[in-house]
Amino acid sequence: MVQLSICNLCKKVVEKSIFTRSKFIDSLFFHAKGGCGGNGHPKYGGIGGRGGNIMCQVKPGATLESVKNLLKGKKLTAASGEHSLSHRLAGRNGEDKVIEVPAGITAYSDVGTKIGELNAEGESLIISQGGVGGNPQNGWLGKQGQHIGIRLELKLIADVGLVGFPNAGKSTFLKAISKARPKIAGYPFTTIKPNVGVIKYDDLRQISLADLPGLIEGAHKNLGMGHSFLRHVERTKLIAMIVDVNGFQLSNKHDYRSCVETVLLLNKELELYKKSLLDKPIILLVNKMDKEGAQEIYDSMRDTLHNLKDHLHNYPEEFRPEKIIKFQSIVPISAKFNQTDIGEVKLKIRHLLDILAEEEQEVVNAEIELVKKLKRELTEHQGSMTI
Ligand SMILES: Nc1nc2c(ncn2[C@@H]2O[C@H](COP(=O)(O)OP(=O)(O)OP(=O)(O)O)[C@@H](O)[C@H]2O)c(=O)[nH]1
Repeated sequence: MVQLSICNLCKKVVEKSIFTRSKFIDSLFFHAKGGCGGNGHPKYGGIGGRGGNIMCQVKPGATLESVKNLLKGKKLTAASGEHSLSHRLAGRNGEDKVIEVPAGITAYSDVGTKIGELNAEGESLIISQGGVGGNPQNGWLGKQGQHIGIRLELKLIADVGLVGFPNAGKSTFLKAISKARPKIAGYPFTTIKPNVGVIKYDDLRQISLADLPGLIEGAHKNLGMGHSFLRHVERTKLIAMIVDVNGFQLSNKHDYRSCVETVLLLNKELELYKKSLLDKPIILLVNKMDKEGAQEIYDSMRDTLHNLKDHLHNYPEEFRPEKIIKFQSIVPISAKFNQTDIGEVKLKIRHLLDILAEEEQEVVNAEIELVKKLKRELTEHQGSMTI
């Protein structure tokens, strides 16, 4: 009996460690050193070759795990430039070192300066410059390459970001609306890495949706996994917030939060992470509507959810965000049992993203018109100056 319970305990520990150990990496730090420039040849005026640069380039299928495996904790150094030689006065440039990365990477220096972003296939970015070759300006001595600490941060690029407290039904919803097959279980934190699913439409349009896990009340104080996954919301066009109609309780040690309180707390966590996230269109999915009494609960809070601002005074200070979300749409759903609900959300998401695309196009058109107008005015102005 005792042996059995010890076995069970061991199993639980093993299960827990498997479950907490995630291979998914969304940030990576390493040292990079551009190649040294080759020396020049003062006697014949020969110029040394430039040292190789270290670059990142977007490659489909690349991950930060593959970059980590490539580096093996070592400093990355690019090749030196060739010295100028009497039989080859222009020294050859050192070969660039290219690291293949996934789309959605932002590179920062060790002092936190942003070096650049890589968002689409084929884009590349120099993260560490090779040194210039020896020439008359530097006394013919090749310069050292740039030695720099680099932090790569991955922000998933998905159209829709799904946020909610644990157990709200994010994975179930993702599975129902897309072909993604995330882990689903009746306990919090089933999802320990962002899962991305693709919603397919009859006209072949595809919309990607990322399940962003690990958000809990107090994440801004670094509770749970803190805000580590919220950075992925930054690049989504639309946020889908999902809550359990019956509210949320992380464990017996934590306070129970009603559905409206959960919404306010999620609002607050998003705000505390980055206020500008709340400028994005947000839809609210009230899940588990199949449960007994769910409709009554929903009816009793419907007005509050639609007008959160007007009802804020009914809630204690700690629940009140400064900037309150005005949802684009509020949809009661049963992610697990009602495919009709899912169909409705699918159409809503499409509709909202189409409106956004149209608005973006209008802005682009307005910018093009403005540039044309300025060019016209400039030509007219230059014309009047010559007369
Ligand atoms: N009755 C009912 N149960 C649901 C519904 N959606 C999800 N569940 C259940 O709620 C539990 C949690 O669902 P998940 O989809 O794993 O929740 P999650 O938000 O992804 O959880 P984390 O991974 O912890 O973030 C599971 O037992 C699901 O079967 C629903 O619409 N109705």
